[in-house]
Amino acid sequence: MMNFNIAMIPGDGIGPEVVEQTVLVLEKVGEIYNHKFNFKEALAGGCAIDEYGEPLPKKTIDICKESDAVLLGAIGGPKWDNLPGDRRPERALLGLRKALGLYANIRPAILFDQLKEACPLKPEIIGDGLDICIVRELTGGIYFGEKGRKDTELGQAAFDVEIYSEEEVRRIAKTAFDIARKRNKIVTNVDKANVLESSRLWRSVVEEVATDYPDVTLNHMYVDNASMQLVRNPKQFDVVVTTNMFGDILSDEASMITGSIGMLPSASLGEGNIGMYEPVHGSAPDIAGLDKANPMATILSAAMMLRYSFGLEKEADAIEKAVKKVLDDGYRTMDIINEGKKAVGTKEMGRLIIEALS
Ligand SMILES: NC(=O)c1ccc[n+]([C@@H]2O[C@H](COP(=O)([O-])OP(=O)(O)OC[C@H]3O[C@@H](n4cnc5c(N)ncnc54)[C@H](O)[C@@H]3O)[C@@H](O)[C@H]2O)c1
Ligand SMILES: CC(C)[C@H](C(=O)O)[C@@H](O)C(=O)O
Ligand SMILES: [Mg+2]
Repeated sequence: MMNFNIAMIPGDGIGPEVVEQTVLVLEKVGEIYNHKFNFKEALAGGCAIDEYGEPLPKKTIDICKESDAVLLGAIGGPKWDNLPGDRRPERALLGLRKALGLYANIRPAILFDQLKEACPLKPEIIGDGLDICIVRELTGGIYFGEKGRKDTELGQAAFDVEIYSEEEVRRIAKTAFDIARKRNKIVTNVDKANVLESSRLWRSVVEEVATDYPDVTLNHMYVDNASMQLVRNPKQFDVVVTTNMFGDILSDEASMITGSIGMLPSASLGEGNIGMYEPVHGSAPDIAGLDKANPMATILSAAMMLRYSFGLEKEADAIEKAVKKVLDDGYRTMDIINEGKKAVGTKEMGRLIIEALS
């Protein structure tokens, strides 16, 4: 029997609802394949502010550092929206990513055959399917550059600095090229090198890294064009590598390729051995507590955890197969519902996936 320690951070809003189902799925996988997943719960985000007065208590970082992987739901919500920037719940996410050195955020936007009718793109654009992997830089750029406020003649001004060092770009570019090698061998670098100096450095380093990957084709695209091309002709993309903020925005856009943001999982990897796994969506305050959230993005994130952090390939496959089986059987949460399909809530969707596993 293999033992794995997982730090579990449900967070706020729908976070606890989707994490609850994911833990049940992992427990079932453990039962079937004879692994022991030990969950240690930790608070981060708004719930940590309420309990401890800070979004990311040291205890939470310690629990994560002592684990083999981190499973996170979502963080934030209107209750904490009026707090100053450095005390907001979202700080916890940035702090965790930094503390664990998670510079590479992998966001695979895959349209399952079963969900073609849930995707808003036309059938001729979808063709035989869509599969894009967004590789987002996660611990640098404008999220972490100098920020502040100052008085000017035009009133108060505020600034956030976009800054990247060569090494920060090099390592994320390598991640993207390594992933592309295992896929269709095309990397599209997305930047704004026609305007931003940080993008010019970014692009030159990506080009330098590309010379080590002669088997991989490198294309460059400005972010404004890329956001249009993602909808116009998504098939041209294989791996997209981009900065922290561009990646945040483009991945929400790409989530519609999967049918819904409730379907898009992510893995955050980096310097150390601890990976963090979370859905791309947020705490969805509009549906929190209503048993309406789609738990699949989080459940698919757990599959990524099994694959990347634990090397449990067949167990990860089993989760993905179970998700597809439930979709095949016509069950849908409300975000992916279509005529003729059976509407279910968060808990029922979790139960069906567990049933499909066994
Ligand atoms: N990783 C994270 O923890 C994370 C990510 C994004 C946003 N946030 C935070 O979440 C809060 C809400 O942000 P937002 O409203 O901009 O984005 P959101 O992703 O929470 O919600 C956007 C829309 O998508 C829907 N949605 C999201 N997840 C869904 C799911 N699993 N199933 C069905 N529908 C789903 C919501 O109902 C909403 O209509 C904010 O405080 C934001 O900062 C956190
Ligand atoms: C909540 C926020 C800090 C976060 C980000 O911008 O990275 C979220 O939007 C995400 O995509 O994980
Ligand atoms: Mg986001």
